[in-house]
Amino acid sequence: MAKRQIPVIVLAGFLGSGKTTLLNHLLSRSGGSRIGVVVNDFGSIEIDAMSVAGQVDSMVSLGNGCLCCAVDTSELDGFLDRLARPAARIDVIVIEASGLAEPQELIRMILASDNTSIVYGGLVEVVDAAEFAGTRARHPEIDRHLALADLVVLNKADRVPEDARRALREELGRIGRPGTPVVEASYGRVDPELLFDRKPREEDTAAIRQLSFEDLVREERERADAREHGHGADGHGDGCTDGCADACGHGAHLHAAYDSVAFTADGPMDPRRLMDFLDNRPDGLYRIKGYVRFGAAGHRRTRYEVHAVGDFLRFYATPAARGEDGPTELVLIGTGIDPEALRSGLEACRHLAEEDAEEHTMWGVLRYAQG
Ligand SMILES: Nc1nc2c(ncn2[C@@H]2O[C@H](COP(=O)(O)OP(=O)(O)OP(=O)(O)O)[C@@H](O)[C@H]2O)c(=O)[nH]1
Repeated sequence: MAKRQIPVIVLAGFLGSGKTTLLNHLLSRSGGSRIGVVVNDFGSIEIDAMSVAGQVDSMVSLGNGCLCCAVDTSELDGFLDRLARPAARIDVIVIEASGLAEPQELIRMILASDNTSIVYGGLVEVVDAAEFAGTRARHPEIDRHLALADLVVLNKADRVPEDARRALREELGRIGRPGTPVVEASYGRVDPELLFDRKPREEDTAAIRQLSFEDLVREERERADAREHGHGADGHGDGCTDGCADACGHGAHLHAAYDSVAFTADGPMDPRRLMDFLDNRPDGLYRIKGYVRFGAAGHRRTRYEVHAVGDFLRFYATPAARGEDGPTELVLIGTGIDPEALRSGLEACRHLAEEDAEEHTMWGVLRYAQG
């Protein structure tokens, strides 16, 4: 009997679109299936890994930097080998890409793996219904990602009225390959069956298969020809292939223009000063995620998970474990940002031991709190 291969699904989507939320939904609705998870955070503090941990028994985390740029794929191979070993009894592996990853590179890595226990199981692209128009205007390359998707999840449906959602669905249908399903979801609540039973379509695998040696030779020859005929300094013009984006310095990868800033504070933060910081965040600072402790009376035993995506800001209160006095850990991701200014701005928001912080200082935070 042929050995059953474990599908490896790539879960991608722009910063803050709802990948971790969807993954957590899948994990809580997996029934009898065991899901192995690989999380790839862009920032050096692994916020996504923390949000997923506890829900899953087989998770590995590849922090700090986009997996799609890994020159050495042995780390991913090693993780896939670990998750695919029979003793782990994993039925499906989900790789949550960073919000700035190039999915085609990840897919290529999976297809290139010589582990015969796994098989590429498709690309799920999560789209933030409320932010899509702005994101696409800034990053037209998103179309390229959507064109590779096997399933598009139009997430945050709750934030957009029905007629606008219909228009978005039609637009996504035009961008994607004909026949690619577009499903609406709120908080990533999709039917897990949509993902687990999906088999890769033969033609997709062919379209994005690993570059063969012949392909590389042909590309090199085309590049040399272009150079000879003067099509741009490096011969790529605008048609730079994805795989060579970094090598040729074009910076075509989505994350080329993005910086991430990590901030950690042992003590609590001052709610008013932090709200002032958040209310005045610079335009390019698109994404903030992490955990905050506040020094205000009545709130010291609560840990707040914070998310900013574009203009959206939300705090989620989670009671801290008994005796736990966890740190504040934030990752800020943006384009054209000044990391030092952001770091010192956050430093200035620390709650000082000698300060009195009455409960009402939390009101600004509570306006954005849920749960
Ligand atoms: N209103 C609303 N908020 C959502 C929905 N899905 C996710 N969110 C919120 O959006 C924020 C970002 O969600 P995440 O799941 O962390 O997004 P992500 O794509 O993993 O983020 P990155 O890893 O930074 O790219 C969180 O505050 C979520 O609670 C949704 O359907 N509706």
